[in-house]
Amino acid sequence: MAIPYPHFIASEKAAPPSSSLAAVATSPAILTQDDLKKIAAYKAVESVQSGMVLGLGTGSTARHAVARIGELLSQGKLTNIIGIPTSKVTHDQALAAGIPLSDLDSHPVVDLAIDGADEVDPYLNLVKGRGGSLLREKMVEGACKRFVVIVDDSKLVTHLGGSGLAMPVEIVPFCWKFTASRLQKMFEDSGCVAKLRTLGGIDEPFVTDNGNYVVDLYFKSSFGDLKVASDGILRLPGVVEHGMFLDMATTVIVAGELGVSVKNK
Ligand SMILES: O=C(CO)[C@H](O)[C@H](O)COP(=O)(O)O
Repeated sequence: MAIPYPHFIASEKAAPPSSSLAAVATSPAILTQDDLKKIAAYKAVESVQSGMVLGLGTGSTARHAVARIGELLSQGKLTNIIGIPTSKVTHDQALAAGIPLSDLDSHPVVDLAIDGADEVDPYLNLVKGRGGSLLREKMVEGACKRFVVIVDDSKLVTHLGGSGLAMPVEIVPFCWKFTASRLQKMFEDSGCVAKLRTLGGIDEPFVTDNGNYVVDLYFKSSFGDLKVASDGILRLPGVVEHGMFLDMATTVIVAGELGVSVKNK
């Protein structure tokens, strides 16, 4: 059940939100999508405790959480935090926000990760990676004890792929057309179209932080059993990782016009 914002604002009193969040929270009629992302992010950061090793997600929702953690550190309300960033962009943001950073080699167990998602199904399975960071996200979030996903309600779907938007697959650049066409063929019964991700408007491939390419899969209909699809994609030589995060999220925080709801596994 959604907790309406007045309740949420009250629970924020112990650690007042920044002025911009307070401003949006008192005027629910004018909440933008970015306001909702920020509300979900701030709610997730309430679970952060001093001394934690934190997985720091990537994207326009996660960046609000990273900024909030930096703010609480600078105010002395959090101490002794170590962040494990899931992308170069988040690494740079976290560094600028004063969050001490490490990696999985030095900190193989992560207490809590907070990240956004592109799709969330009713079982808390996710599509991630439209921001291109799915591999590092899956490594960090797969190593954490708790994985809190933060979304606005536009990300909720009845089944993965159901938004009609991309399901990303990270592949090696070598013979990428071959790998893309095998992916498309694998899901031809679902009307799949595989497209190489390119840099805005030009034909240059988008290159991930790991030096790989991303092929986005678009489905006309459901691609069936998620585990079967996941295993099939991962068996294909040339594939590095895909953006289905199955059975990984422990909590999903959803912010919508009417309030914020918290779904636990
Ligand atoms: O998986 C991701 C990046 O690889 C992001 O978490 C996902 O794309 C959601 O992004 P946003 O919060 O900007 O909507």
